Amino acid sequence: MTPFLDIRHVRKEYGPVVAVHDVELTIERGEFMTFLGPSGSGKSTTLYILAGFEQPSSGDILLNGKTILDTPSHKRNIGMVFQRYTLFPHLSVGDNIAYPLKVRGWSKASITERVRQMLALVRLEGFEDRRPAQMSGGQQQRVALARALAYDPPVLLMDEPLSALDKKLREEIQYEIRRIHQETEVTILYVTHDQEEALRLSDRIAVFSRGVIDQIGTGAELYAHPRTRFVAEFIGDSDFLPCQLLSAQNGRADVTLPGDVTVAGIPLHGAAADGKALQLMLRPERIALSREKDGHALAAVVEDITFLGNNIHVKTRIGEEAAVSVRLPFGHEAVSGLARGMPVWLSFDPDTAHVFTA
Ligand SMILES: Nc1ncnc2c1ncn2[C@@H]1O[C@H](COP(=O)(O)OP(=O)(O)OP(=O)(O)O)[C@@H](O)[C@H]1O
Repeated sequence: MTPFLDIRHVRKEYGPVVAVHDVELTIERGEFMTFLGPSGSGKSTTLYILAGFEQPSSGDILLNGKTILDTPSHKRNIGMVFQRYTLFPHLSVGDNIAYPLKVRGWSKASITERVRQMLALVRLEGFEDRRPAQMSGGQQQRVALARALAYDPPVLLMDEPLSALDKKLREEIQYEIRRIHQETEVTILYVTHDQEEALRLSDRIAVFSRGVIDQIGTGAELYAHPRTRFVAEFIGDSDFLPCQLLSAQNGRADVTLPGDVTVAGIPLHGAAADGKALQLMLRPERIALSREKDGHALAAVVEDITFLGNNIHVKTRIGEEAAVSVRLPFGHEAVSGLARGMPVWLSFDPDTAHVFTA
């Protein structure tokens, strides 16, 4: 079947700078896809190429099987919402939303009806005559969203639309965006560097690193099965411990950890040679902490204990260099009486850990 949106080997160079190396991705109709990655990883450039603000140096983009690269930006019928409020300051909210409809030659009556529908969609009924300057940042972004969706574009691009808002407002609007996505079934491509935002909003996430996509998957897939150390660090919390490979088979590794503890059958990523130094990744919420000595567990020393509301964060040290954090639910029995400097034993299910080549 022809994919809805097909980004094929897109590359973008600015003179000697390669902003996007090779981005390859298909998106289904109605999907919420997020580009997640650090600053400079090529997310915005990829989005601008989709929008038609930039031409790729090579590669193609197909919508319903047809290239869009020879269609100018304003004819691509792609909605856009950006970081800074891009409303027309001299127009009322109603006229801002009406603008793309006027450009498309809609009748006055259908524009009036559509503006009413869009204000209801973003829950801003009654704001029609306000100027953007008379509204909060969050309200302005909702107007921008209403304007972008007014002519019912099949695709909506959003580039860090909430980054100028404070945390509470951001979360409120994330919830609104999710609801609007479900109600309109528009296909959304969303750029952010905030993993929590990506996890909250997306059907799938494409993790960008240095101009390529490292991995694409649902938030749960990326968390449980990161294929690279970069993805493991970017989604969820993680700590890394040096380890030595004993043997590897069927994508699993048997390793020796500090204190000569051996653990068998940990998912292995990348090619590894026996005896080579590797990194073991552990998630703080997947580690068991015990005060009783256990020969199969890692010996650690408590460095710090932090109360974080519904859970407790125990920072421990294994040997000289490695710090491993453990997150325990509030009231967990292992925490009572725990203090800095105490010896503890850490253990984990091999399925929840990962071994990466250095
Ligand atoms: N017009 C340009 N000329 C030269 N280099 C550019 C241009 N636009 C982007 N770049 C470079 O391309 C790389 C990717 O930039 P891009 O804006 O796509 O990254 P990003 O992941 O969206 O980051 P951010 O979250 O900071 O916007 C960066 O190194 C950037 O400096």
